[in-house]
Amino acid sequence: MASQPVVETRALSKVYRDFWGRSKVRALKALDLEVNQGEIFGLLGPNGSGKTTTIKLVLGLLFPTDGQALVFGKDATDVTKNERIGYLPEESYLYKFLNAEETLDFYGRLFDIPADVRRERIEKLLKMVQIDHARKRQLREYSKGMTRRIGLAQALINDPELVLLDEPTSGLDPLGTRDMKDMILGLRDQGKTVIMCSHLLADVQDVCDRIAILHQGELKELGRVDELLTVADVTQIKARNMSVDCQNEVRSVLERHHSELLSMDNPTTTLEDLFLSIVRDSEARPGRRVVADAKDA
Ligand SMILES: Nc1ncnc2c1ncn2[C@@H]1O[C@H](COP(=O)(O)OP(=O)(O)OP(=O)(O)O)[C@@H](O)[C@H]1O
Repeated sequence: MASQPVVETRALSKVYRDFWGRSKVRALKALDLEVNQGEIFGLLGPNGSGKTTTIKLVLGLLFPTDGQALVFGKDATDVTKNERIGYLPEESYLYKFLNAEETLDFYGRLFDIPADVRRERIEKLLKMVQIDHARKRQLREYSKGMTRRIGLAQALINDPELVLLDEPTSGLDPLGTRDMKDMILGLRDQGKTVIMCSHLLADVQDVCDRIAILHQGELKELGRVDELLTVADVTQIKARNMSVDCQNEVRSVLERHHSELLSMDNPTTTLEDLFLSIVRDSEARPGRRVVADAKDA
């Protein structure tokens, strides 16, 4: 028997009303979704497409106008589910005058976590998000990247089974983005279920197993990232040390079989990989500089 989805929405709809109760915006229209245990699920869509509304409905922070959101098989408005959920909002709401350690301790207390478990978890999380060195600094001194890291640690203080991340990589530099993506993949390795929304499509592609694309509150696409992105009628071959003779032979074989050759060239790396390798190399060999070649100027 298939296990129960961690999150299920059934014809979930939300209409925001104005002060006088008049219907204002139909933010979500009959959304049907299932998110399964241990997957990283991405919610995509342009500004105003209903991603945050969906997350807030799943968290039980909003009431649906119609339909239902179920979390662990219970109605999303049932507060008993909260201790099994972690949430990283788009904007930080943490107290600026607490340091990292105090912040995590404060949220640990809200969940009634015993002192010894709290201490152990705080140590583990500060190491995991790599702000161990800044644990005594007040959050008002934190950079955007550090704020995102402590936000993630706070979302994990109750060791949740379901983690909701709103724009987890927004404002991060490429190194911070790579770390955040690795941490999200690490959560899946621990068996947690992750739902994230983001505008940064490359980040979504790198970490999500399945995605839903929303537009104007409607579900437009749903499926596995690898399947959605596979171009079924194109075959790609990569080979090392292909001589010109070999390339010509490949061309003639393709011609004989009436296949259309679309490209035969050398692949380029991504700017992310190039950037990361330069920064890592610079950390390993500090002080080394590139002298710009006249022809590159
Ligand atoms: N409290 C509110 N009152 C009225 N309308 C709202 C409210 N919150 C959101 N909306 C509207 O509902 C629609 C969906 O908003 P939502 O924040 O869910 O979109 P989003 O996909 O998360 O957008 P973004 O990418 O900009 O964060 C938008 O038209 C927005 O203006």
